[in-house]
Amino acid sequence: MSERDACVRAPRTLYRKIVDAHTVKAVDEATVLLYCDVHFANEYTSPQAFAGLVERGLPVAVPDAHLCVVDHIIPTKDEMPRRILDAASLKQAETLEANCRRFGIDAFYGANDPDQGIEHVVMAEQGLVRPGMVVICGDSHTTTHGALGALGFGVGTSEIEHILATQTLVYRLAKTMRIRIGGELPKEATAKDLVLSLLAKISARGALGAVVEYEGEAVDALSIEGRMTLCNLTVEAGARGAIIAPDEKTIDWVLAHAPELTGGEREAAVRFWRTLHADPDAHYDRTVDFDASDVRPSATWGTSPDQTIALDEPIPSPASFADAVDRTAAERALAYQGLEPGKKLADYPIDFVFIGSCTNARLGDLKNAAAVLEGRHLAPGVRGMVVPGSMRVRREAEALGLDRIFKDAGFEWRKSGCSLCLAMNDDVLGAYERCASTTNRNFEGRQGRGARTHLVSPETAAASGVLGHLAPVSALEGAQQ
Ligand SMILES: CC(C)[C@H](C(=O)O)[C@@H](O)C(=O)O
Ligand code: SF4
Repeated sequence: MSERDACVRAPRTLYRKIVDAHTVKAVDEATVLLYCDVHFANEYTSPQAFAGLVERGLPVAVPDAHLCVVDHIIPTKDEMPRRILDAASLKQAETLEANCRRFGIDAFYGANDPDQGIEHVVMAEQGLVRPGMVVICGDSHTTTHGALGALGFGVGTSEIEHILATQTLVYRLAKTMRIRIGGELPKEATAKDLVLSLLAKISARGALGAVVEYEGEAVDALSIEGRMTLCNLTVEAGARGAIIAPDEKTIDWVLAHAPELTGGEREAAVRFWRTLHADPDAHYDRTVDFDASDVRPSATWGTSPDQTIALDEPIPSPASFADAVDRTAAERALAYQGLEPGKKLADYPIDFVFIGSCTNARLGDLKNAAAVLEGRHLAPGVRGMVVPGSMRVRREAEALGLDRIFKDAGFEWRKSGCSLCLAMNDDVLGAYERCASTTNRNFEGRQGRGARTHLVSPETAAASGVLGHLAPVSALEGAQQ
């Protein structure tokens, strides 16, 4: 058997199959020239890449393979038309639009486009992400698209330039990691609780440099939106990708979002998608087993997404961390967050509830939060904001009357964008303000200088808003309204 045959027959991970199918040319043992099916860009990380093309006098190789959307800096105020008042932000939005025009990219969604939204939400809802694809964006949360069986990952500006010019990327192969999530997620726990608990177990470096393949009955049981939450947050463990092999749920979801796929093309696509799984004996550099049946409603206490506890646990003491680096990080995080070890997170009043971001602002997330809030109101002194993941999500939510529920509960109902997920627009929290947030990063200053973020599920965010402190939905039972 030739070396090549041996190679072809060796069992492969799903990651490797996707990479092999997109390899234009091997550069060396660990590097390939990778074909990228779709690339999408935001106003924040793309300008220099386009400027590079201008400087070299190069065109965009495949203009139809790109989608550009203004999301990071866009104001979310519920007004028509939406105006970007900040001069620097306006320039970023205008530059993206001008670049699209100049390079023949038709798919541009600006401030008042009905299809505007957070890039990751927009890409998936338009049916542009399909199983087995390589999906690229200058944004770390591109791992989200692994939920649809695609290899998605974030790249830097010079790589964006390379993709624009050639539709390929010089790609260093990642390590492989399998995370098997067995058991059944308890009814009161969500995909967000699952991934936060997983991060607590494996740490913010737990998947460093690896593409994670998720499998197991608890993953199978998740909705597609839940899988997106899982893959979205996997990057917070340092992963270079997170893939879930497509099943019938995935196929149904993709087909429902890609009505233009019909006839023979549709049949061939589905046939191909069904082949997308790892071979039984595929080798992974690392395998981790995690039991979903232990997961409880959780929240982060610190300033890294892995600094998570279940809401019924006490805030940990730095001394409880064996590792010196973890200990120091815990001390600093507790000081920043204004928390005392041994107390409960529920002992601290919250000031704000943010329901939004590419982690948890899809229709299902908004439905789940609204179900908790129906007939209830934010506690006195607590402010809240709902920023749908896209304008399409916003319209769908309105058609279901969710906007009414949120407004009746005292929330502001906003237009879509990244908003308080990273506070690059005018949605910013003040110092020491404590926020229950459905986002994915709780770094110091992420929601405003000195602001304190607790990452939670949409359900917990809603319940916490009603009670005025971090609490699971179960705490609402019997609580005074
Ligand atoms: C602005 C962008 C580079 C960044 C990312 O890559 O993720 C942002 O979206 C974030 O969530 O921090
Ligand atoms: S919503 Fe947050 S995490 Fe997602 S792309 Fe925007 S800033 Fe990044």
